[in-house]
Amino acid sequence: MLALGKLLELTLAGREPAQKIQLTVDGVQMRWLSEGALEVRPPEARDNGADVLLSSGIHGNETAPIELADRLLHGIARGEIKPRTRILFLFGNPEAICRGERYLEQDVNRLFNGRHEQSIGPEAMRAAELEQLARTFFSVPGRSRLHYDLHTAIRGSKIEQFALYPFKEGRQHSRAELARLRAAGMEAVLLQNKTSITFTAFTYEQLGAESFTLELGKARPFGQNQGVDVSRLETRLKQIIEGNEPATEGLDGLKLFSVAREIIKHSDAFTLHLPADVENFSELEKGYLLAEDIAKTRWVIEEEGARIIFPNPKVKNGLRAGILIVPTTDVGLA
Ligand SMILES: O=C(O)CCC(=O)N[C@@H](CCC(=O)O)C(=O)O
Ligand SMILES: [Zn+2]
Repeated sequence: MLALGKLLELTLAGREPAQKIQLTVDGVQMRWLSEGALEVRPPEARDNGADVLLSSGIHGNETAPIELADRLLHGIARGEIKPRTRILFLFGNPEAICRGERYLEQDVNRLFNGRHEQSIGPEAMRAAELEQLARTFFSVPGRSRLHYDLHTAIRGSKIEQFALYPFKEGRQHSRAELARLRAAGMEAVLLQNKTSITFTAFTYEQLGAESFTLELGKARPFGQNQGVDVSRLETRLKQIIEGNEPATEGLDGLKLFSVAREIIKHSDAFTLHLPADVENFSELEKGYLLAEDIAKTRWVIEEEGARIIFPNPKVKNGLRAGILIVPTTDVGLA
């Protein structure tokens, strides 16, 4: 296998490859760009005009997505996967991946769309670098742009695999992209209704990509991801990369949700009234007191069919400590 196929090994060892550009037997170019960043370019005659950004390890302890990206890279480097798309592989937070931690000082996925400029530290610098790498990759006009940012969640989930679809004023969510996600094994999609500071929000809002955060199961250490079944996503990703995706029809039972409210933690007095092991998508009754915070702030459930995802009282003040979601329909899709 070409040495650059071992991007993960290089990244974990903190090594820069001696040879930055390598060609597979089929003439696919692999180019090391920076720590944890590698671009794949098909020969011009095979290029189908699609650009695909696959990021993983934005949170260092979410290893199943990193292992998936590593397998795809190996397949390309061995000439077993024959790309027709350009691909940018990014391992988001190398130091946190080495330590098996979500982040070192700050959550990288809260530092995009300009937030890194108001901050200092390793993660702020990395977010700026990731934005620049994505901006350069998605700068070629006339090509389609797709970004999947692969994650696993802190807790178990009543709906195992789901996607979050960012929001931009005046831009409609795409039915075709949702059908593609369904075919890739996603069971639900959360349609965001306001702008955000995550990586996919950045590529969606500023770079015009179709962008999704994909949640694939529960976060576990390297080598312990047997319970995370990424087979459907992996198959679909290979098909996207090789330009031989079967046609997708309809949403086929895909559950759609919208955000009712984001629960923001304002102070150290924030208390979340949920068991520590509560699963994502747990339903909450109307009238339930979900959280309390400074100055007698109370979060009481008012919405019919409300569910909670990503409840986390340990986030820093000012950040999202959970999302209250409600079922929605496909009416607004393009
Ligand atoms: O399990 C959790 O609480 C967090 C899992 C995770 O990392 N989710 C992403 C979602 C990003 C988005 O909103 O698109 C995150 O919180 O960064
Ligand atoms: Zn994550």
